[in-house]
Amino acid sequence: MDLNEIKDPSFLKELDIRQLNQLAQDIRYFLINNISKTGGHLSSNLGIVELTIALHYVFNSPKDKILFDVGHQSYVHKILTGRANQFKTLRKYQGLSGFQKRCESSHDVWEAGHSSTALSGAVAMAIARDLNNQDFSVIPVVGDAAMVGGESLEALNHLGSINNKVIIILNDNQMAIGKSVGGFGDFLSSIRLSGTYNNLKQDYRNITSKNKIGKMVFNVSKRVKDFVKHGLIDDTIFEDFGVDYLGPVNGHDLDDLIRVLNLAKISKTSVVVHVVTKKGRGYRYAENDYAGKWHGIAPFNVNDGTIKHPEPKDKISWSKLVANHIEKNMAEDEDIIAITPAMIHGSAMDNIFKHYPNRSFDVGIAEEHALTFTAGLAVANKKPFISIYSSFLQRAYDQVNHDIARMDLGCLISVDRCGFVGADGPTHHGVFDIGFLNPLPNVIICTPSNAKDAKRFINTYLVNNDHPYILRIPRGYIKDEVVKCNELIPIGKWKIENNDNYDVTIICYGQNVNMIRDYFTDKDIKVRLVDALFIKPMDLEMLEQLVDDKPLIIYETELKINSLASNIAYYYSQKGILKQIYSFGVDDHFSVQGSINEILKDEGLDMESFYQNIKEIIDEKRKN
Ligand SMILES: Cc1ncc(C[n+]2csc(CCOP(=O)(O)OP(=O)(O)O)c2C)c(N)n1
Ligand SMILES: CC(=O)[C@@H](O)[C@H](O)COP(=O)(O)O
Ligand SMILES: [Mg+2]
Repeated sequence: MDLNEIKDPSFLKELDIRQLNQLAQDIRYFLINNISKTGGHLSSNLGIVELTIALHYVFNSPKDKILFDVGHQSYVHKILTGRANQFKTLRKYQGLSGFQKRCESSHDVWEAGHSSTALSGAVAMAIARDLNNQDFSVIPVVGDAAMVGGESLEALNHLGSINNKVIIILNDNQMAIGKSVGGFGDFLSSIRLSGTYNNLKQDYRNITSKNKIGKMVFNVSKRVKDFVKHGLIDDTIFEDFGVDYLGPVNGHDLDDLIRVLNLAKISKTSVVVHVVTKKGRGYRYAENDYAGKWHGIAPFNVNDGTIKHPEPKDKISWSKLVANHIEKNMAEDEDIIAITPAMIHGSAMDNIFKHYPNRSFDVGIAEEHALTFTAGLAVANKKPFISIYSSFLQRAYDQVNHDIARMDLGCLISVDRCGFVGADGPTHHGVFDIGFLNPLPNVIICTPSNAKDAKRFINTYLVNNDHPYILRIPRGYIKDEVVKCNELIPIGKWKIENNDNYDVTIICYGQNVNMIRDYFTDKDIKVRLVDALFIKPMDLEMLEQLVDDKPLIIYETELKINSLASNIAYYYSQKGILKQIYSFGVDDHFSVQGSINEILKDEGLDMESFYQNIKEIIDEKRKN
């Protein structure tokens, strides 16, 4: 069928199983073709096609509330709720979001981007529903990896102690971005392998078969488990929490899915429906992709699975640069331990895990644990290196503060995806970490502009191991000119270029140093450029030297509040130095999705706008 004609999911109710299966095929074809052009979260969506169809078949969205955890797997839901015709704009500037987005549709009742929040939202909605005497179902759809994110378990624990019904769909594909890790995965595997599925299949059919007047035979006053004969079901972890369990059900069998969801719908109590799916199903390159390459994929050629715009040949990703340097040092220093909260591939740590399996730990989607685990290793005289995305570090702020900075522990926290990340948008931009890390005592924060400084910073940590070292790197590429580097870096020292003949001073850090240097090379405005690679401690000596009668401009692609600019202004004010500062950065709002250039433009931080602004500042100053 033409998916662009879908207005809302009500049409599904008229379809029979054969037609629903045909629809599933059409959706898979649509997803593969569209995502091959735009890029996006392919694998998770291919795996959830039948489940999403069944959910919209059995329930009545938006009256019934379907919440997708993370939301990266909500593309099928978007198609069924009338947004297929917007897929050309998926994850683009002003286009369709890659996650559920409340402003896009009344069917999107929840928003996320970060994992393990849907259950908390669902429990709250169920309680509010019952307080209001309303009648609808609340259905969080949670992945097997997101289910063990701490917040999910906190919400499950809460749910077990109340009488407000939630239908939890556990989408078990045995994968996070790569392979799922941890004891919970083993527990799910043991259920899958137990043979219960086949026995339950008959139970479901018996229970949900209709009587002569077409009513469900299931007695709604009873709990689901009283109707399921076969099973070990009683001893699932969910039952221990006080929530019923149904499953496992084959997540690609629409007939079974519909029966089980109907059962969950009429159950009196909260229930976990355990649905077994295959990530990447239907596209051979994405199936069995245990490294996670196809989880979030750039535009690709459908026929051979090759990426359309591969990485630049003369550059290396910042993540890889850092991971390679750590790996090299791991060969010589047995105390180095590498940690990631579920982001091996994105953090380019694949080789570290391959070559040092005993000294590398993927702790799952568990940012809080990951940081306190880092603290524990430091206390045990190891040299922990943790790589974590800036926006996911927001989850573990207390751990950096209370467990690491307060004890002044030696560790290296590589904060990846700093600044704008592009298509993932507001949930993922790394624009807040300076604001929240800078106030912490004892931390050293460095945002290098080049590969050599990044390596020198890592080396300094490995040699001194005396404080929390925070290395900030962006999503992007850099030239790795000095492959071998054993040098150390002087902590808190900035660098200055063109100190003699200039119209303005620009202070910036990270890859913006290179962008600004390149842009102004042939411009009529002569720039004295300061590479403020240390956000903390700042180079106070240099800061005092920078004061003259020329405009002092600070350019950041981070939030202006609690920024380097505000720290500099505060320092000058404390010193009684009267100097106007022109601060360019992200205003007090969440930045949009799009290409980096589009986002810069949207923020007024693109080089053309920046240049015009500086021209106006210079003209204004000349007038006075
Ligand atoms: C707090 C947080 N940490 C990490 C991520 C990155 N991330 C996005 S999806 C994902 C894997 C989710 O696995 P699962 O919940 O099983 O869903 P699946 O993709 O397998 O359907 C991860 C680690 C995130 N979005 N949020
Ligand atoms: C949904 C999610 O959180 C991740 O899949 C994220 O999109 C990865 O981003 P990168 O592509 O920057 O690794
Ligand atoms: Mg999964």
